[in-house]
Amino acid sequence: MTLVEKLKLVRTAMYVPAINGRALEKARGLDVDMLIIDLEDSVPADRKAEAREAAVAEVAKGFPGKLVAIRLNGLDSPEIEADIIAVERSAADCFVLPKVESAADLDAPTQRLPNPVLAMIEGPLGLYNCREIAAHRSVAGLIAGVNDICADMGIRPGPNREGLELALQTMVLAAAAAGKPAFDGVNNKLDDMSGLDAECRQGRAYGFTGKTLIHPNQIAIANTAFGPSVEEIAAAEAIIAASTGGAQRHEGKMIESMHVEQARRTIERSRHTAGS
Ligand SMILES: CC(C)(COP(=O)(O)OP(=O)(O)OC[C@H]1O[C@@H](n2cnc3c(N)ncnc32)[C@H](O)[C@@H]1OP(=O)(O)O)[C@@H](O)C(=O)NCCC(=O)NCCSC(=O)C[C@H](O)C(=O)O
Ligand SMILES: [Mg+2]
Repeated sequence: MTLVEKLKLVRTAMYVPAINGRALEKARGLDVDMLIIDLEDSVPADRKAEAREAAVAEVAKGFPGKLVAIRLNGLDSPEIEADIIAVERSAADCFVLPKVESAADLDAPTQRLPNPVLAMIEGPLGLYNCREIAAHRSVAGLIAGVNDICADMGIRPGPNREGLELALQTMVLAAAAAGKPAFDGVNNKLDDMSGLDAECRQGRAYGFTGKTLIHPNQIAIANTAFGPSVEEIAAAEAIIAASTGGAQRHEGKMIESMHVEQARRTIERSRHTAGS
């Protein structure tokens, strides 16, 4: 299975600050599909060197059954050169690059990284250019950086993320056009579980393939929202069993070949745990 195929099966990708050894250890036992060990926003400026060393060492120890990524600092930050040198031989499955604004930004750093990248779209230029960013040969998928988008563009999203729809859907469209996964942004409200559930379901309905998270309490809700439900699996199995090839009536609805293909993808998603 290619990395892009594996990433398409990832329901949940949780950030863990590289300097939080206790959280990294805890993360090994959590039912999350992917970890993103963070060197950027969660790490204060005076601990960047320590964070780099810890991230590389943790990846070397391994995270069995999970994909693992390291998020580097911004491409225009003073930290990026040291970040790249530190991870050049890292076995991370991929690297997350924040605040990507154009495909050309990616050419030089991706030539030095040992594995593909997930590009974060976090501002207006990235949004305008995200089709080319998603299509870049070293990009395995996109991640929405909703905090930075809101801060950068002055968006004050409503309770259903009104104001962010265009940004979110633009990213999904760009990733889908490139045949790659798109991960929805984080929800900062650590204690609002019903809000998280609604946001996950909205993200999935928009076409995001998975959700980025910041806390273990968010995992179960997001796994459920982004994984096929028992009902969806049963419906998919029924479509596959009923299919005769062309257009036909099935349980009161028309089904054609694309519905059978969609049903097969649902079954595939239900069978796989990413990283295994
Ligand atoms: C947000 C937090 C700072 C909250 O911390 P805290 O209140 O201390 O957490 P708890 O006491 O509730 O933690 C309970 C236990 O869970 C473990 N824990 C907490 N968070 C994580 C985690 N992310 N991964 C693994 N384990 C975690 C604690 O260690 C406790 O364990 P134990 O002691 O054994 O009981 C904190 O959750 C946190 O730091 N989260 C990640 C923050 C982060 O990485 N931020 C950067 C990425 S998001 C971003 O940058 C936005 C994006 O760029 C954008 O623009 O939108
Ligand atoms: Mg950000």
